[in-house]
Amino acid sequence: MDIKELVEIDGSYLEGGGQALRNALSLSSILRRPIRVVKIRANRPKPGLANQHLHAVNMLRDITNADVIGNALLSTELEFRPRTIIGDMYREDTHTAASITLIYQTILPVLLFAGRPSRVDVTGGTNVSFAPQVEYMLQVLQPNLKRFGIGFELKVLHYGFFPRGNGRCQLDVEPVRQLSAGQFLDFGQPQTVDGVAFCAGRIPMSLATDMQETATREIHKLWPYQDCRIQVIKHSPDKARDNGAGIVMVAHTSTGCVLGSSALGQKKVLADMLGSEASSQLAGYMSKEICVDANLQDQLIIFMALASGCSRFRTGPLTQHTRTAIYVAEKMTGVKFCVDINQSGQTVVSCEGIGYRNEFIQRNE
Ligand SMILES: Nc1ncnc2c1ncn2[C@@H]1O[C@H](COP(=O)(O)OP(=O)(O)OP(=O)(O)O)[C@@H](O)[C@H]1O
Repeated sequence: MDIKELVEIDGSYLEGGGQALRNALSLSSILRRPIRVVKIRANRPKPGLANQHLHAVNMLRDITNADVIGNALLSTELEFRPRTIIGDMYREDTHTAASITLIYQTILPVLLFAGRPSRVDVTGGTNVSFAPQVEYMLQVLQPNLKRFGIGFELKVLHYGFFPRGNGRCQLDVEPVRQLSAGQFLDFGQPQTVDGVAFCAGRIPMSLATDMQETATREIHKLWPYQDCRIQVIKHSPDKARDNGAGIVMVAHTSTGCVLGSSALGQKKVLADMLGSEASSQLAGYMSKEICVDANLQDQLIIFMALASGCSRFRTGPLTQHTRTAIYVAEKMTGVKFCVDINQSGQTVVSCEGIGYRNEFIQRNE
């Protein structure tokens, strides 16, 4: 594969959302391969770059000293030619409720391959729809990425919700020499369920309590002796200015699997519906004994493609997001993903990664 050749990514393929763009940008930056992404977010009601994507593009432009064409709101085509990776302190204010965790999803893989540690401070939304809630990133993504040898610290300085945003987080990234292959095959036995049911602003504490009680009751219906400790939190005004509510649940197993589920408060949606939505997702994962939840699937693909050795995970049905992430990873790196579905409906995804080495760390030695 000619590493300097421009790769064209079709943003309308499969999921047709921001996932293809984010993964293409991250891999382009890491491998220093120029890309052109066309038909960006073609399957979304408002196609093209939204705020979240534009901020991620511009942050990566600065991190990689890239030449960029098409970095404007609603742009449906983008050309990105990165030059390097600069580990440093970065600060971005989206002035909206753009998902902070999705901006991190684009930037974290890149800064792992910088020559020194970085801090990325972003203002936007911490708990918004169609994106990982910040608690999911902390309690589910972080422990799972440890299996690839990835270390990051995430601090929530302020929580922020749709429509105003005003959330603020700090991500500290430690570079790696090379990623290890991650194994997520052995479910073991369910051990504990924990998590958080929160509310903020004018939303009463009783809503968080109701979410927690419903979620706990439903887990206990299926596993009466299951240790289930969901914290109920009302964020203080110095931690969250606006109204917001949600629940994130996390299951831990005896073999170290960490699976998450969540629901976000919305107008006219009752607390027990939110508690029930999160607990039924989690109960589904636990009863099928899978190791990777439906949302984590697509978030692991990029690391599997870059790691040294064969990574494998056991999950439920593959999501369109995951298929999209596989399409991008295969096109950008040349790896091949294998997808096997067994009789009980579990899917095993495996991939021999390219064993990408951090050239900045090797060079400094
Ligand atoms: N509840 C959730 N918990 C954890 N991760 C989530 C959750 N909902 C979505 N995600 C993750 O967020 C990402 C969303 O990708 P998607 O392509 O849909 O985003 P987007 O393009 O930025 O938004 P849009 O849907 O507006 O195009 C995926 O990685 C998905 O797994």
